[in-house]
Order: sequence, then C-alpha cells, then structure tokens
Amino acid sequence: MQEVTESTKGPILVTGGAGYIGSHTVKHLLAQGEQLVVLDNLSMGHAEAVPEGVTLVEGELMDAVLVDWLFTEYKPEAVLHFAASAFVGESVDEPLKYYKNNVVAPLTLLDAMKKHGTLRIVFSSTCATYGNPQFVPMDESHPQVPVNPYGASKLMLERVIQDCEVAWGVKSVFLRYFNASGCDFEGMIGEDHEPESHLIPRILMALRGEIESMTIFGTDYPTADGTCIRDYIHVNDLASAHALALNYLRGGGESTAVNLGTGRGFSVKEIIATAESVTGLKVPVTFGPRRAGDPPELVANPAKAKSVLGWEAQIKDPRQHVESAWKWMTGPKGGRYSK
Ligand SMILES: NC(=O)c1ccc[n+]([C@@H]2O[C@H](COP(=O)([O-])OP(=O)(O)OC[C@H]3O[C@@H](n4cnc5c(N)ncnc54)[C@H](O)[C@@H]3O)[C@@H](O)[C@H]2O)c1
Ligand SMILES: O=c1ccn([C@@H]2O[C@H](COP(=O)(O)OP(=O)(O)O[C@H]3O[C@H](CO)[C@H](O)[C@H](O)[C@H]3O)[C@@H](O)[C@H]2O)c(=O)[nH]1
Repeated sequence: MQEVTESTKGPILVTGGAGYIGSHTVKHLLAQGEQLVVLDNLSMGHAEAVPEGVTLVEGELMDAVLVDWLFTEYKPEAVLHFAASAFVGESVDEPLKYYKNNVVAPLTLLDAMKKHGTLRIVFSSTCATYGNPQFVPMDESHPQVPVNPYGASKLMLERVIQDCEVAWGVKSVFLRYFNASGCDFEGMIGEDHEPESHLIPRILMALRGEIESMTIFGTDYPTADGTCIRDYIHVNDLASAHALALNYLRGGGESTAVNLGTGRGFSVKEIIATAESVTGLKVPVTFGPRRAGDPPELVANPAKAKSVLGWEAQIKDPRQHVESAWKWMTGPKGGRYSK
C-alpha cells in the first residue's frame, strides 16, 4: 500500500453531503483536513447541515452539464456517493423513483468520472441488497437477492460500478451499511427527513407528541418477540468508515465491499424499551401490519471491515444511539434545520 500524506490528498466530491449520513461524514472529514465539495439538490438534505469551509453546490446529480462543470472546476480525486432515495417502504410504492434516482442519475456521475479520470469512488450501498437472510450474521458473501426496489437499485449500481472498473479502471469501496442511527454527540447536526420514516426518530417524535403514536410494523415475525431485528450502526461510526475507505483507495487498495454494522441485532420492541429507559417517558405505541419489503432480521458480520479497512464500530450500545438522537431533537435546533 502507498502511504497517504497531506500532499497526496486532493479534493473530494461528496454527493448527498447535505443529507443525514453525508453531513456527519463531511464534518468528520473536514476535521481531518480534507478539502470537500458537496453536490446536493436539497430534496432531503439541508444547506445548514453543511459546515463552513465546505462548498455546497445546490444541484441535481442528473444534470450532466453541472456535474461536468464540477469536475472541471474542482478536479476531485475521489467521490463519496451518498445521494439517493433511501426509504424501503416508499420504494415498494414508487419503484421508478428509486431506479431513476439510484441507478440512472449516478450514470451522469460515472460518465464525468470517466471523462475527467477520477478513478476512486466510495459508494453508500446497503444490507438491503442481501434480501431475506439465509444466515445471520450476514457476511459479504451472503447471496444478494433484494426483496424491495430500494435494495435492488443499490445492487444494480454496485454492478454498474464493477463493469466500469473492467472497462476503465475505476476502483471502488461499497460500504453496505446496516441501519444508520443516532446523531452527532454535540447535538448541532442530526437526522431531519421530511417525511421521517426511520424507527428511532419516529419513536422520539411520538415521545415529544409530534405524532400521536408510533406504529410497530408487524408483531408476527419469526423472531423472539415477533418484531423485526436490525443492526443499528451509529452515524459517527459510518463517518469514520468513509475516511478509512477513502485512504484505503488512495493507498492503492483493490475494489472491495464491506458490511458496516455492529454485529448485534435489536428488535423494534427492544429499541422502544431503550428509548423509554433513556428518556424516562412512555412511548405511545400502536400495532400495525407488516410493512411491505421488510426482511425479518438484518445483522452484520462486520469482520471484513476490520480486516480490510481497520474499522470497527465504537458506539455499540443502542442507548448511545437513542441518547444522541434525543439530544439533537431536544437541543437548540429541536431536531429540525431552519432550511
Ligand atoms: N439511513 C440508512 O439507514 C441507510 C442505510 C444503508 C444505506 N444508506 C444509504 O446512505 C446514503 C445516505 O442516506 P441518508 O440516510 O443520509 O439519506 P438522506 O436522504 O438524508 O441523504 C441523501 C442526500 O442526497 C440528496 N439527493 C438525493 N437525490 C439527489 C440527486 N438526484 N441529486 C442531488 N442530491 C440528491 C438529498 O437531498 C439528501 O441530502 C443513501 O445512499 C442511502 O441509500 C442509508
Ligand atoms: O414507524 C416505524 C418505523 C420502522 N419500524 C420498523 O423498524 C425497523 C427499522 O425500520 P427503518 O425504517 O428505521 O429502517 P429500514 O430497515 O427500513 O431501512 C434502513 O436501513 C436499510 C437497511 O436495513 C436501508 O439501507 C435504508 O436506507 C434505511 O432506511 C423495520 O423493521 C421497520 O418495520 C416500525 O416498526 N415502525
């Protein structure tokens, strides 16, 4: 591996850097002295989530002229590609939105990378590419048979990037995140989706009376308490994985795919109990049917991330996930950006 020094670090293009995971990663990379430019159409992201010192270009990934200009202007040496539509349930109802935004739009990005000779990409993939578990914990060799359009769209882009490597040499790290959760511990950036469909924010919104109750989607899964099990990975752990993946590629690492999870699963009911314990408040709960597209259990085997990238989750206790999300929601911004 080649050594990465300050002089070998060039600018990084971060698509979707104004979003939830992107903005936490931008904060982390900025603190490491990286030069960053964010492209985000602010469909889900927030200008306020992008820190001072980072250029935000508000625009559309699908806009070939804009994306070409970005590469000419900033000459990025690598791309962190977060921009996507990312709700499993919505993808079942609106598959075309997912195939357009998660497969078609990034082709513009890859075209520009090819044209400008940018040969490194870290791609936000997902455990949703695996589908229903054939064994748990799931390692990267688990068959990829997605059970929702979101997972299918992410798997398609993995394949597209692999084909581009054969054709013109782009090197990639596919980071297959499990369930991103929690917020930065300072409480000044966090998760603010409209609408919000993720479990922990929905629980906390119910606690704050922002919604009447939170609905548990399915209590008849083949799990100990009948609710779905997920591996909740703290957003700051995801941020540090991106820094390591970037330096791995800079050091000449071969293309690879790694799971990002803790290796431990928690049921929906266990997360609700954790939120009640952290806040001392009772969550108003209703019971609903299963949500289409939800596998019963998704838990990572994260061993490869450790051996290849030297990464391991540091924030494994779900209490810390809930505490940091609660801090964001009850902090000065009240869990919402002003713009
Ligand atoms: N949240 C999770 O649990 C999770 C798990 C696995 C993978 N991922 C992946 O991680 C990435 C980030 O997820 P997130 O939770 O931060 O989502 P997010 O919606 O908060 O962030 C995505 C960002 O991309 C921007 N964007 C979307 N389409 C765009 C386009 N066409 N042009 C320009 N900008 C665009 C949005 O405005 C938003 O700021 C996504 O690719 C998602 O699929 C998320
Ligand atoms: O109000 C709610 C919200 C969620 N859930 C349940 O909580 C679990 C987690 O759901 P989330 O919506 O928080 O997360 P998903 O597992 O659907 O999806 C997230 O993680 C995936 C990987 O598992 C994807 O990559 C995706 O981008 C990301 O949104 C699921 O069993 C879901 O059915 C509820 O019971 N009630």
